[in-house]
Amino acid sequence: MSRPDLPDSQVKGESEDRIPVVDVDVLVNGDAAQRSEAIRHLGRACEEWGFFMVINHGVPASLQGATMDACEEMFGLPAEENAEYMNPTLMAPVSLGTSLNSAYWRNYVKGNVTEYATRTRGLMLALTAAISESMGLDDGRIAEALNLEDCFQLIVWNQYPPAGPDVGLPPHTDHGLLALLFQTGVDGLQVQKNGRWILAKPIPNSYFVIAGDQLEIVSNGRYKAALHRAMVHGEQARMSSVCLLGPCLDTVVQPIPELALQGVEFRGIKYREYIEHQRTKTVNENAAVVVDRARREILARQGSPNSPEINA
Ligand SMILES: O=C(O)CCC(=O)C(=O)O
Ligand SMILES: [Fe+2]
Repeated sequence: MSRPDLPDSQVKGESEDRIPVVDVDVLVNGDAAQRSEAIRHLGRACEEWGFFMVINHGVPASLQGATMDACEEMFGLPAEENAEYMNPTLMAPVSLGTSLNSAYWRNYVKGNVTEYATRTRGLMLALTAAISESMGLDDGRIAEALNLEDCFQLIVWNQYPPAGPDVGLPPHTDHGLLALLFQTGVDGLQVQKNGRWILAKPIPNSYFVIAGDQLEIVSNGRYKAALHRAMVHGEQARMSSVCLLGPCLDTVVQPIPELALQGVEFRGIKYREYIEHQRTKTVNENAAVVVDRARREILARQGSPNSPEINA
């Protein structure tokens, strides 16, 4: 993992480019006029950023806190206990990876995590319905196209130790449809907009929502996956929790025909193959380029895997 190469002067604060905020309560419970305004706002956020915050999202703070505590506890386990979970396989139900300091961990906190997974999944499905509407489709159209009644969910906790020279996560897009990101006190997430890195500062009780590659494919490129990275400079450790939603691994993801009347931008690809391809690409300081190229290659079905590395 390498420190990304852009100088800090190119990192802008939110005051210069304000990250959109979407009120989920209005999206779900608002009257017709409120909803249609909120859906338009959501559509713009997806089109211009692929990244936004949600408030009034309905996931209880206590549940979030409990999962973060459990995660911190896991990172603090003695090495010999941690060793049991060391496993770079993405699909292992519980695994701890050191290369990106990320953990995929369920059993140890099963009660909390099960409930947390259910609540966050519900939130992402509600957002998916609203995103569908924002493209002029029926609210169930994306879910139908991706068979989301059975879906794939991944919960990742990242811990970044206090500032070493190489702490962070290189630029990447997430492979799923949507991801929710929640962080503890320390900032560090940056999102790229119009070629510039914007520091993502959360407002209280919000989640960041990150559009992933499958949303880009299914929307035929209308909504772009957000390029993001994490950079940690301070004295304090940073933790983030990422809940990612995708279709079942054997689902073939392709543009929704109604969105591709002017031409299809992407070929259909099994989600599992997409993940495998992304995971076999080297992640380094040029990861943005590598991942972007990987996406193009795979969509043209020309890619060939090279050196193995885990991606988020
Ligand atoms: O820690 C962060 O803020 C970024 C994490 C992330 O992008 C990921 O796990 O995919
Ligand atoms: Fe990510």
